[in-house]
Amino acid sequence: MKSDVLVTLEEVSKKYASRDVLTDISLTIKQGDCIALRGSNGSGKSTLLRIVSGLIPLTSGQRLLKHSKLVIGYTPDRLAKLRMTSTEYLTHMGRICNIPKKDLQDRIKELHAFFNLEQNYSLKMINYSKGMLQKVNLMQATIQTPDLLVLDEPFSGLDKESIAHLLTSLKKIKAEGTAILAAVHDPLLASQLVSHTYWIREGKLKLERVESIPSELSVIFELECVIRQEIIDSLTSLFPDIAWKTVDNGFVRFSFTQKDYSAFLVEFIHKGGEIISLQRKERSV
Ligand SMILES: Nc1ncnc2c1ncn2[C@@H]1O[C@H](COP(=O)(O)OP(=O)(O)OP(=O)(O)O)[C@@H](O)[C@H]1O
Repeated sequence: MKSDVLVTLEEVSKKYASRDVLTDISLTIKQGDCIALRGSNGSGKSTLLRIVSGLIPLTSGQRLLKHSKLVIGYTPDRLAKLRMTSTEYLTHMGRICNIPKKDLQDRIKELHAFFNLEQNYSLKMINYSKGMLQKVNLMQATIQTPDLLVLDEPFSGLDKESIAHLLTSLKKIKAEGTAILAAVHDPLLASQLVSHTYWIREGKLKLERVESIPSELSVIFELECVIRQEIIDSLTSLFPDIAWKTVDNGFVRFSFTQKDYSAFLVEFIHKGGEIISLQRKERSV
């Protein structure tokens, strides 16, 4: 196995009883990959994610890991609304991973700050909103910094603002070196984050052809604004593909493509940036 390969599936098949769900699937996940998995309801996305995560057995084929200590974080499509606080739940999950007590307390604090969720010691998860639960779902999967994060429909049922915040969190996780494999119904995550997209159809895995993406890349947005330098620094560290310069009228101009559009604007406004103008320009490619 090459040094940057984390997980390999070789000709993996999965049957439930006598029913074939996945047939001869081969997949390589490398460091730095961000892969979207798409397919219709019941096509086998969750099954494949659980196989990659080592949660269910294969019917045939092989699953190979870079090494036996590889950390794979898994988020199911929904987390149960438990009668415990996020801190109690994460403490429980951290103990299962044998994290020492003090390190675990620090990590739980750090995760609440990272996902921008108040560490409330009395509010039980049964009273959480969908967005709050989804954050805790991601926290439990990242309680040990994962080499690979496997996400099952991370945006399902969330409102636009929660989606934008989660996208920002996922970009940060990706920037810290974690590979991501995510099942998604809508193409949002695909256009925002991923290096490639696979489809499951009739039990087979197929790589999406790259020709379907460029129409989005041909659109450029130019945002003229008033903004402080430290906010520019923080935004450009979150969105490394975004360019900026100070223009003749003294305003700052950001240029960005469709893939960064929603998450960048939410973050820009959240950090107190003031929009002077926003223009959409078509580029011929
Ligand atoms: N534990 C199980 N036992 C029997 N059949 C199962 C089991 N889990 C899933 N299946 C079946 O396998 C097929 C694939 O299910 P899976 O949940 O992997 O699909 P999916 O693509 O994630 O679907 P969705 O988009 O609706 O979440 C479905 O027909 C489902 O009914």
